[in-house]
Amino acid sequence: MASTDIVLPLIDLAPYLSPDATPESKATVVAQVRAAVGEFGFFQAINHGIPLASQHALIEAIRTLMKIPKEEKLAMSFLKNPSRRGYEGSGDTFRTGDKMHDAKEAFYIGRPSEKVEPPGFHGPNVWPSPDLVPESEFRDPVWSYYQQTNALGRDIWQLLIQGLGHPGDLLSQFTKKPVVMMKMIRYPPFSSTLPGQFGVGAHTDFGGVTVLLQEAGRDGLEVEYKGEWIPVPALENVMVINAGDMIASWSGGVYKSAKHRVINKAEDTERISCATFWHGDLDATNPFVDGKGEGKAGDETVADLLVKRFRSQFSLMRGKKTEEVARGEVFAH
Ligand SMILES: O=C(O)CCC(=O)C(=O)O
Ligand SMILES: [Fe+2]
Repeated sequence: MASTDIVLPLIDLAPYLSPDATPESKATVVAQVRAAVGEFGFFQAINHGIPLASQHALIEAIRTLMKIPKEEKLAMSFLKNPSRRGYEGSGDTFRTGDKMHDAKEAFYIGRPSEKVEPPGFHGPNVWPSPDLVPESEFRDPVWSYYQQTNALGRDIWQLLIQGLGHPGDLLSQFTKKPVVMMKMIRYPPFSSTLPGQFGVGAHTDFGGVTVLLQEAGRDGLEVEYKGEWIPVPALENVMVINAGDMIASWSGGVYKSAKHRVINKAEDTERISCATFWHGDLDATNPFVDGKGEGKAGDETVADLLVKRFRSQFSLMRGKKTEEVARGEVFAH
């Protein structure tokens, strides 16, 4: 059951981001973020720097893409793409332990690189052909939002780093070429989901900072807090921020990675959202160790953590054999 009395903290980022921010006003935001992510793993943010027009254009772009014929979407399937970009159909991913596959469909882009780089987190993006969807209706608004959400993810990382008592520019140590994947999601109306099916089943995010845009008025996200599910209202111009497992582990548990899930309860209305997962360099290891922070030393890199997580939780695709999964050929966010 969802609890209605507890709400996620709402943090105003202006005293940190605005040009006239002072060291004192910045320190206040650092403390607010540390308290929120330490307690809930999540917070809501206003004055985050992503223009409202860009958010609206992104939502429209996702809606437009999802309306193209199914065969055209499947032709861009992320299952065929070596760096996991493109279209994920409803039922393409399944979390171990879930009763049913997710109802959602999604489209992924990431940091573009000319060639696919092993183990397959960097590579070229997939875009619909302009005859199908003009660039002005998908590629352009999506790319510009991607850049803005990248900047916000960087700011949040810096806030979290400072919350651990380090200078924000420690970030540059592990973000020369960070993995930043963006997942644009459509949840079908409740009337077209199966009984007991979730839009996205309960999970934690596995990596770094997640920046989430929900289409205003289309509620559905719930966050676990002390054994209860707290609904997170989908508010206009409010971003939802959360920390993934890697941050929880790197911070030695100072920050939480909270379980969350999505149920689109609207009978006849779809729900659009967009999550940006801002991880770090593939070869980076915990930057907070060696007497510099609370985390534990370990040889695991960002790439190790990502591969492990994809295999254990998100990677059992319908029709894919376990051996293929074990070889790490099937990755998804
Ligand atoms: O769509 C949402 O509100 C949340 C999506 C999510 O949790 C995810 O994709 O990891
Ligand atoms: Fe998530």
